[in-house]
Amino acid sequence: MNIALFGYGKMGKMIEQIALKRNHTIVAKVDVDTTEINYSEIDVAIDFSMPNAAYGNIKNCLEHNIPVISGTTGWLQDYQNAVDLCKEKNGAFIYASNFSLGVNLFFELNSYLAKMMAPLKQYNVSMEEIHHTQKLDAPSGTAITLAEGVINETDYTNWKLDEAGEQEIPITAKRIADTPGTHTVSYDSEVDGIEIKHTAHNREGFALGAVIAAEWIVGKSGVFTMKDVLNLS
Ligand SMILES: NC(=O)C1=CN([C@@H]2O[C@H](COP(=O)(O)OP(=O)(O)OC[C@H]3O[C@@H](n4cnc5c(N)ncnc54)[C@H](OP(=O)(O)O)[C@@H]3O)[C@@H](O)[C@H]2O)C=CC1
Ligand SMILES: O=C(O)C1=N[C@H](C(=O)O)C[C@H](O)C1
Repeated sequence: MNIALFGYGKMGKMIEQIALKRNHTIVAKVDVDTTEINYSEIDVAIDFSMPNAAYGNIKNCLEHNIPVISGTTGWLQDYQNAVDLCKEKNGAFIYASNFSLGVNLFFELNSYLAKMMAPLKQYNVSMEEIHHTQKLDAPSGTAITLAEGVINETDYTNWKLDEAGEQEIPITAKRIADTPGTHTVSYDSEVDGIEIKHTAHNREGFALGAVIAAEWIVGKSGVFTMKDVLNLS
């Protein structure tokens, strides 16, 4: 497959390594200074850029009928526009806050635990995410997906960074050098606590998941999630 990388930073470079190992060709490495893109040679685009750049990249690809995989976080105010454009163009698009297999299993575990905890009002839920110090957005996209998973199963209505009101899930975001991504979901009562935690040891899992999603989407049309790619429940 001919892959175009939108964003050639930490993730773009890791995706390139994995894509080459899986016999794909990188036909474009697009950054903010790129002036010309030959869309006719691209089979699929993978966007790991920046919050203020992601939607523009996705829009350009969909307008040129290129399937797009986006892992960029912090741009979700435009997510519905991307969905609408994809449908209008009969294109193909996946956004995932986290492409790793482990985190996608963790999302399922989070929903299952939330369902069990829903009637147990003596427990309060909270979340913590830890990432490297270059991260631009907080809370992480993964933490937001985890919070949405809890909200879907319980009486919680919203999430909030740091201090939260009643019915809101408090999320703490910590920035520590060289941390690829750690997420913890905690339920605490006066007498005990339950925690589930996912720790990324490096960025390979994110990158492999994005390449697998790119391989999966070519030839399809629609708006998909990693649940579709991984065939989870
Ligand atoms: N969904 C997932 O599984 C994961 C998501 N992420 C997310 O992916 C994104 C990228 O992460 P990461 O690689 O670590 O970040 P980096 O900062 O290392 O890389 C981002 C790259 O995007 C480039 N860029 C800036 N503007 C544009 C533009 N208009 N078009 C294309 N590229 C542009 C930057 O170039 P320059 O430096 O020159 O400005 C930089 O090279 C983040 O939003 C992060 O949260 C990260 C890991 C996993
Ligand atoms: O910026 C990162 O590095 C990561 N971002 C994603 C997020 O915001 O959840 C995924 C992963 O945790 C790494």
